[in-house]
Amino acid sequence: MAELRLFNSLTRQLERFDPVHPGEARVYTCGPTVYNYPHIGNMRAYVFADVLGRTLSAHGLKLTHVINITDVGHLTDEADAGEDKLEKAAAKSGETIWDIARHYTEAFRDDVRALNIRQPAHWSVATDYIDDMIAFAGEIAEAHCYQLDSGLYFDVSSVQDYGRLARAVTEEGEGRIETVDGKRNAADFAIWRTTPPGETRQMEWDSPWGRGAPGWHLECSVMGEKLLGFPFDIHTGGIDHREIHHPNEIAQNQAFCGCGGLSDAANSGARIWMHNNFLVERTGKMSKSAGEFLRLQLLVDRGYHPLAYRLMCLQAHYRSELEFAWDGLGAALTRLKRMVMQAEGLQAAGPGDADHPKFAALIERFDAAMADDLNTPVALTALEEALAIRKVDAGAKRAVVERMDAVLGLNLLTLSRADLRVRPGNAVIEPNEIEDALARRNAARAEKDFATSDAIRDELAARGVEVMDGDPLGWEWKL
Ligand SMILES: Nc1ncnc2c1ncn2[C@@H]1O[C@H](COP(=O)(O)OP(=O)(O)OP(=O)(O)O)[C@@H](O)[C@H]1O
Ligand SMILES: [Zn+2]
Repeated sequence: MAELRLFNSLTRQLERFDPVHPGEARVYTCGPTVYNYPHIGNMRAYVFADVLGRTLSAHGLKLTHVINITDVGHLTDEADAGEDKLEKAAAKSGETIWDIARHYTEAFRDDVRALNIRQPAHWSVATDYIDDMIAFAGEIAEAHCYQLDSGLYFDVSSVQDYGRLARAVTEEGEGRIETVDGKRNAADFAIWRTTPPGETRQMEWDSPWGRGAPGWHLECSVMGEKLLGFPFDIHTGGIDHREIHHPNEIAQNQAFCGCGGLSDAANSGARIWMHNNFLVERTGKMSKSAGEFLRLQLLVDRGYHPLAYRLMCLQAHYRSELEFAWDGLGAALTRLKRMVMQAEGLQAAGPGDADHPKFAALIERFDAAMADDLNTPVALTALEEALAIRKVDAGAKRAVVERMDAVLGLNLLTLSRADLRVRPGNAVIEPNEIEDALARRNAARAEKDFATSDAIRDELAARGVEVMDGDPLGWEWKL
């Protein structure tokens, strides 16, 4: 298989993937903050991480993937200011933080399943690692931190080259970063936030620096180290994390690893740092608070199968910005239907061998595209061309589609066209009623009773169902 090359945000270059542990790949993905439903932009980050994981598996590597769940410590302002997002949500709703975290973690995992994102080896929940966080902070506190009333702060000037991932000099962040009296450098950040006197938080723990809660950056450093060991292979997140969250993680990792002497990669905790670009709306970055809240469930309610959204993500390279538009999603759904229709005939095919000469060039193109920093748009065209090849052993074709779909994850060999016909939330008719009416209509047509047949069609139309005679995709009806 082609040599796997990935874009490393640390060096801003494509680099050959050389596993730290031969035959293995260890990947950490920053997970969601479970104070609200994820929007589809958030889910783009996990579709990307999933395709990365599937590609590593396809290269024969034993994958250990960790995705965390942030249930404490993520502040409303990325730059170390504001309130804890979960505390705030709890205060607003009157529910406990634990209930909120449970509810939105479930919602996130529903979306993960719907998008055919594989289960990682570990879903690490931040609050399960508090003791480890206190121990990690304890190791680096003396040489790298100082205490203020509001918590234990990390001194970014105590490590070499702070902010190299963001390509930002230490002072550049000023203005975006909370001014706290006594901070030595503008970019210093709290790794432990002590609860102010007179205030109580739902989530707080005793520590050598007072009762309080861990900083968000500390959480990811600790879970990565604990579950994967430093250095591990790849750390992923959305492009926004390249600016503050990941530089701060790297600074802590450097401190923990002892700084100096080690290579840049080993020092950073992970060798390769990868970032997916944003899904944007015409009006700007997608967010949970502004505009229409684009949840995956909203797409489904409007009649789009979740995997059409997955395909929409794959149609763009993960490092390109992707603009969400409903007609673009519609086009992705049509493309998926076409692929599913071509694959339907293969579901019953017997075993075959993907090493068939008719497919060799396409497989090579597919593998080369994926090995070239996960070029899914090109890989998709190879898959479509494979689906379109005619007069070939069905078993071999099935094996080729299976091999490619193991990487892209569109479920082509299990989906049917009927599965893709999602009933919009506002539909006033059940699918079985439609099927009954169509069966009656077919019977009428067989008896050349066109009056009845037309009447049934009109009745269906009145209830919002369009009958699609002679549809090239074999789509008999749509709502
Ligand atoms: N519009 C987007 N497109 C792609 N990835 C995104 C987008 N917004 C956030 N992400 C990524 O989603 C993942 C989960 O983010 P998290 O749950 O912390 O939400 P968030 O960053 O608080 O989102 P928001 O600011 O929209 O509330 C992170 O990797 C983040 O970088
Ligand atoms: Zn993180």
